[in-house]
Amino acid sequence: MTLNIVLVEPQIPQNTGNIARTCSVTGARLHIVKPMGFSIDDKKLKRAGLDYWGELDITYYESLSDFYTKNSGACYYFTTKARHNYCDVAYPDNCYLFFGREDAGLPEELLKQNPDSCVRIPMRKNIRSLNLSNSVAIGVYEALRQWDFPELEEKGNLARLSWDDTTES
Ligand SMILES: C[S@@+](CC[C@H](N)C(=O)[O-])C[C@H]1O[C@@H](n2cnc3c(N)ncnc32)[C@H](O)[C@@H]1O
Repeated sequence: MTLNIVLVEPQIPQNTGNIARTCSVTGARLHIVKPMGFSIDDKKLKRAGLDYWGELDITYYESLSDFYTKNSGACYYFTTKARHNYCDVAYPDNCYLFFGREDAGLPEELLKQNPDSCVRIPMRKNIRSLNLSNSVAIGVYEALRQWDFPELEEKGNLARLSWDDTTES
């Protein structure tokens, strides 16, 4: 099973670093649509992603049309302006989860063209939005949960870890 994350014009390097780490940990592919608000060798980007960059399957695109020319598959657009709950979608293999830039979200035109594929993560009323990297983590783990976490640690197999193995950072 393949999961794809598409970041459209990300602006904050720490968010992209966190997302790179989530993709690396889960095996999701990362697609980044330029322009970005930082350079690829930004120290803050690398620091947030720590040493996970080597494990990452990442592709850059010059524009959204460049992305659509090179990829095909079911696309879901994560936005606060959606009717559907992100958990009500049955995510198919090789689908693409799109996320927008931190200040402006996904392009309105894209959302208007794909109203049935727009999904939202529930929030309290009158709150603007979740953080981009948190939204990605929520979306990634919902798709993986539906697929029963393919190629990740098996459920019920966590007991194999001893406390000595579980040092986290
Ligand atoms: C900081 S938010 C952008 C906020 C922007 N003002 C907006 O209203 O779209 C960055 C991205 O995180 C995702 N996001 C944040 N909160 C979300 C929610 N409740 N449901 C779905 N996606 C969300 C979307 O992809 C959004 O484009």
